[in-house]
Amino acid sequence: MSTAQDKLVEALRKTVSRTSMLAEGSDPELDKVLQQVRADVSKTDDIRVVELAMRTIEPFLLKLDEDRLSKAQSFRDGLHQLLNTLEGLEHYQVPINEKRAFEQSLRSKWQSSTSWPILLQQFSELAKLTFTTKKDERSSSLISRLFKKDKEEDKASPQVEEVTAHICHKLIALVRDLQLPSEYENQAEDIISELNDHKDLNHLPILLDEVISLVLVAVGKPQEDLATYLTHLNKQLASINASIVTSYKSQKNLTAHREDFDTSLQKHVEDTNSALLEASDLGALKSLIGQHMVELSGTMGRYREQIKKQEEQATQSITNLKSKVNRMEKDATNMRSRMQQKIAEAMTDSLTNLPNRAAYLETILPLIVNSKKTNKPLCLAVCDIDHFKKINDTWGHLAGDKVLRLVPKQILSAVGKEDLLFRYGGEEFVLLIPASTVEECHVKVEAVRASVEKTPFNVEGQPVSVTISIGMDYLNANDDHESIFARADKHLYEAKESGRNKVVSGKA
Ligand SMILES: Nc1nc2c(ncn2[C@@H]2O[C@H](COP(=O)(O)OP(=O)(O)OP(=O)(O)O)[C@@H](O)[C@H]2O)c(=O)[nH]1
Repeated sequence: MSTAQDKLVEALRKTVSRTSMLAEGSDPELDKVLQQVRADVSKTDDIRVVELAMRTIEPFLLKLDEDRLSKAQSFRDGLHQLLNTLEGLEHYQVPINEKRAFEQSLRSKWQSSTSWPILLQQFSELAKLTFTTKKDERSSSLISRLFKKDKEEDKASPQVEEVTAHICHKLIALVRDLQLPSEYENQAEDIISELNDHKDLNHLPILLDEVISLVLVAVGKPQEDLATYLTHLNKQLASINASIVTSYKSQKNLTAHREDFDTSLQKHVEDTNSALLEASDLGALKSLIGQHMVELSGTMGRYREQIKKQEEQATQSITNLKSKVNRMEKDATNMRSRMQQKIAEAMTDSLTNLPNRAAYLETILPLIVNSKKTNKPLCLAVCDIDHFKKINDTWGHLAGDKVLRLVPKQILSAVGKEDLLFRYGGEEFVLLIPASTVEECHVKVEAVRASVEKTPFNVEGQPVSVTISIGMDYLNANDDHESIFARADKHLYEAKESGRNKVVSGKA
């Protein structure tokens, strides 16, 4: 095989391997085929095997696309049903402008899984507004309806309970439908059991936030990017394929020219031979041979020209191919770093910029392994803002958000660089203090509590007292991440029960 062809096959082989790696993990049947395809193409330098591999992958990629579409359709239908349920509420009014905006977004964004979290967020906002908008209060101001609920609304009416249950039921179906990496399965189960416990309407926005972060993990931007990347890659593949076809054609031409040349050379030799036999004198012989030599050198010259032209074309086609492959490699690198960035985004809480609950799970598991291996203490502290609901109710949600951003800043100012803080959910933060002595941990956590207490928070120029309660405990030999968290959480409850703004610790 020529070098040009070797390179073409090598380029194709790489492309098929990479495409197959990117598509892996979507469907077990596809995974099997992809593994086989990779094994086949890695061994071969035969263009037909590579082409066959490309043809094998294609229908699976198309099916992947179809699956995505049908998932998006059921997601859209689910949101429509939820909206209908909201509208069916007897005492509550779905605000018309926000509803239209939501429907408009749903119409334009349902197909793109990247937008699902945004759509869920929008639905969550609409639900919040609906539950604070009684039908007979339609004339009161939007702001007062948004944040100031009266006592009566706080008590869930039977119908609200029914709707909450319906919404939770839908969300459970959505979570069950997500294709999550195995490390998120426990988190999904937690959310499902919280959704099953759906009694409190006020918890719905928090649960929705949790569902949204799971949706981000499962169908978020990395996959969307991946799809775009694969489409792009397919186009590049098609163009490489075209180059290969051209190169094959010139190869064939070259062979045809060589055959022509051979025949014509043969003919010249035969003609010269018979001229030699037929020639009657030296002068005639000389002129005959001279004539044949002129024809022969003309044929050779033309053949040399053709070879040169073909070589130039082959060099050009290799240069083009090289730049295509380089571009593909660059795309793959960009894609990798974009995916890493998206994963980082999915691990970050957008309000506080802290690592979120998903990141917490990723972090605590290796810390536990390390602490057990090195026999060094690991302290887990659950910090919860006291009477946070009152802050929201008195000053509004935006003020509540401001407090949620400030409190972790204070916590972080009282601990070291090696200590890790996560927003676990709502107004709850988890602090992980690795490899300190037990005494140091106590001092640090007490300093965290005191630091929040002494910080002068203010909203609209008014001082607001903000304190936190903390439950902490240490990893023991039999612990896993759930058992240590459960003990710390129990101590948090004790801290709340004994008057708040306290630290309650387990024994090391
Ligand atoms: N502003 C705002 N509020 C939130 C957010 N997440 C959760 N919340 C609210 O946090 C409040 C938590 O209230 P509760 O769990 O009753 O606890 P609490 O009022 O802090 O009382 P204690 O924990 O018993 O001291 C609820 O009203 C939630 O709506 C958020 O991102 N922003």
